[in-house]
Amino acid sequence: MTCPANHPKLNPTVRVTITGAAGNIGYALLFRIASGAVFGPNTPVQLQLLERDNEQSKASLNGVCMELFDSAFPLLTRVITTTDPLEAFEKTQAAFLVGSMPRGPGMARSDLLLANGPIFQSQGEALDQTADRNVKVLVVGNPCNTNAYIAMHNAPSLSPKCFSAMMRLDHNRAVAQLAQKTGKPVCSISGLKVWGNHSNSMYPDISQCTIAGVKATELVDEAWYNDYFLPTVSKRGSAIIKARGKSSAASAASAAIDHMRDWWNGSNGRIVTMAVPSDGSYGVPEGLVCGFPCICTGGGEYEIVKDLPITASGRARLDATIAELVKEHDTVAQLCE
Ligand SMILES: NC(=O)C1=CN([C@@H]2O[C@H](COP(=O)(O)OP(=O)(O)OC[C@H]3O[C@@H](n4cnc5c(N)ncnc54)[C@H](O)[C@@H]3O)[C@@H](O)[C@H]2O)C=CC1
Ligand SMILES: O=C([O-])CC(=O)C(=O)O
Repeated sequence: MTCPANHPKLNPTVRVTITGAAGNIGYALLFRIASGAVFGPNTPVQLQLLERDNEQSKASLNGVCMELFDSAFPLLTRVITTTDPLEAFEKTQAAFLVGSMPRGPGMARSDLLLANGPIFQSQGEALDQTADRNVKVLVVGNPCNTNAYIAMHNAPSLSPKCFSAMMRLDHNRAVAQLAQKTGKPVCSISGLKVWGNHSNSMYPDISQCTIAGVKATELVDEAWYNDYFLPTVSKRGSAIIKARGKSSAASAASAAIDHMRDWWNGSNGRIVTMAVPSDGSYGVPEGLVCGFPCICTGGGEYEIVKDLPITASGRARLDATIAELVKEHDTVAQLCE
């Protein structure tokens, strides 16, 4: 392996913030970022890790840092640990906002708003003050669409396009179900997207999806789509909590890697699902942080794919998930002033 320090074509170091770095998702995320999985094999990274200001969180983060050190990652130039959001977001170019409370059995993600909303208010303010002006913010902490909306509203000096929420896990879950059902490889599936909220109301849409060049709707029947695929994908988070006793972590970290990697580097013309502030497309109220089909065009840019046909049943599902998002966003109005 070439040592990056001697690599003639090394890119500038990227500053990356991870909040909740000592948590379950953090533990699965840090090592992959440090290994080059997001920014590539020629890009060194500086990790800026935020945790809560209590002895247990600080001790746990210290242990994680010992392991990062022991991994001797060639691309890892520096690790900063802090309990101060202003320091964690200092000149950050890519921020993974994970740190927040996860739900337990029987809870909806929106039940977390009271506990988690204020975190994203203060972190939005801190991003506004110290982050790089082109920072890419990925909100993972639930309910992620509305938390991203809160952070965005508390960072008025940053473009709304700096903010996104994670629906790539829903996208990946949908792809995996289709691959298993049809016996085709994951990489043969394209054109899938998940509209709306990262909640049970999400709308995983296969109407323009192809599998090895064949329309997905010709390979799976409507009953399977309605009775198995939709509930399985939309309730997968709860199924994992039931099975593991805690929420998904490795698959969530993997989806966060996919989301940020594509946003940073481009998605090679492929449609990917990102929850981003609406520009009014598809009748989604402007500013609502909603899952859309996006193409990442490289250089940290993305576009919402426009003018795709939506079936009548799809429109009803989209309207329902939009209505839920409007309601959630309305409940946090006081955190967005
Ligand atoms: N969008 C998505 O697809 C998914 C979202 N999630 C969400 O991600 C979040 C994190 O999940 P886990 O890592 O499993 O939880 P966890 O409880 O294992 O870890 C959370 C970490 O965040 C820290 N933390 C809490 N408040 C903080 C603050 N204000 N500043 C900095 N750090 C703080 C905690 O000390 C803890 O170390 C949850 O809200 C969960 O629901 C989880 C899976 C998928
Ligand atoms: O379900 C949860 O609470 C965690 C999550 O967002 C997911 O796994 O999709």
